[in-house]
Amino acid sequence: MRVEYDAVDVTIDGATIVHDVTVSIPSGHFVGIVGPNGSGKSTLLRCLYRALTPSAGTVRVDGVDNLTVSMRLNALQVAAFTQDSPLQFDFTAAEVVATGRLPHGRAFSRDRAHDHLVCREAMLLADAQHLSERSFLSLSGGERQRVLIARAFAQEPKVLVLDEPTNHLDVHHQYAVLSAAKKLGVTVVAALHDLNLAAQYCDQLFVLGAGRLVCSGTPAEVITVDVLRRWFEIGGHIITHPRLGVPQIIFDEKEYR
Ligand SMILES: Nc1ncnc2c1ncn2[C@@H]1O[C@H](COP(=O)(O)OP(=O)(O)OP(=O)(O)O)[C@@H](O)[C@H]1O
Repeated sequence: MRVEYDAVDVTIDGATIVHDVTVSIPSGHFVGIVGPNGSGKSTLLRCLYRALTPSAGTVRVDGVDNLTVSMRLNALQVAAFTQDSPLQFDFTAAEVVATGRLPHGRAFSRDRAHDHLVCREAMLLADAQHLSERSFLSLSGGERQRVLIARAFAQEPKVLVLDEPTNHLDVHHQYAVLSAAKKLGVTVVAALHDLNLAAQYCDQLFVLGAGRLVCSGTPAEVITVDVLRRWFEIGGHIITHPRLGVPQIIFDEKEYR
């Protein structure tokens, strides 16, 4: 499904955190929201999965203002993996993943065989199947993260929101999880700090600086020495990935001035 932000502002407690952001994401594209700490990436994503309401502007999913649809329909369309998924109850990993089926109206009932199959597939995709019977609270940070990503996969969304999906993961799982998300073939909107991973997976990158969209385009258009210096305050050398042909950065703080 297509995702559009149209002149979106977010103001919290009198402070405008996101200013006039307009972006259009074609159906099935994998896009990265990048930018320094506090630039507004999570805030922008929250407007898409309705954890926040813009103070101005509109977020549209498949052409429809997402505030005009029910929370349930929104959850059928949009699944989110976020950094703030507090789980107080001591569910097993499999039970946590099963909650991804709630918007479909059947977390643990009726068409159980189908739901089990979807959850199993989701756990396999996120390499979390072997954790099924483990208590969620006993899992390591990276294991929990993969279970929560599996839950988002189990939701069978048309739009997948990933807020820093790789931050607790080892290198193998960073690639595995992003590849799995790409394999779903749905629209993916991911906030990423790792610019090299972003360049490898994203069709388009949107750079936020102090809540404003300051640069956007393909990885080749966005990953430049000037953008690194100006918006990320770091120097670097840009090389080309030998197989993928996308830009990759060798960071070099001495090059920043
Ligand atoms: N509920 C809130 N109340 C007050 N300020 C907030 C709130 N939520 C976010 N902010 C502020 O808005 C700014 C953007 O926050 P946001 O979490 O969107 O940034 P981010 O780009 O995702 O950052 P990071 O890379 O550190 O995760 C920050 O300065 C943050 O402190």
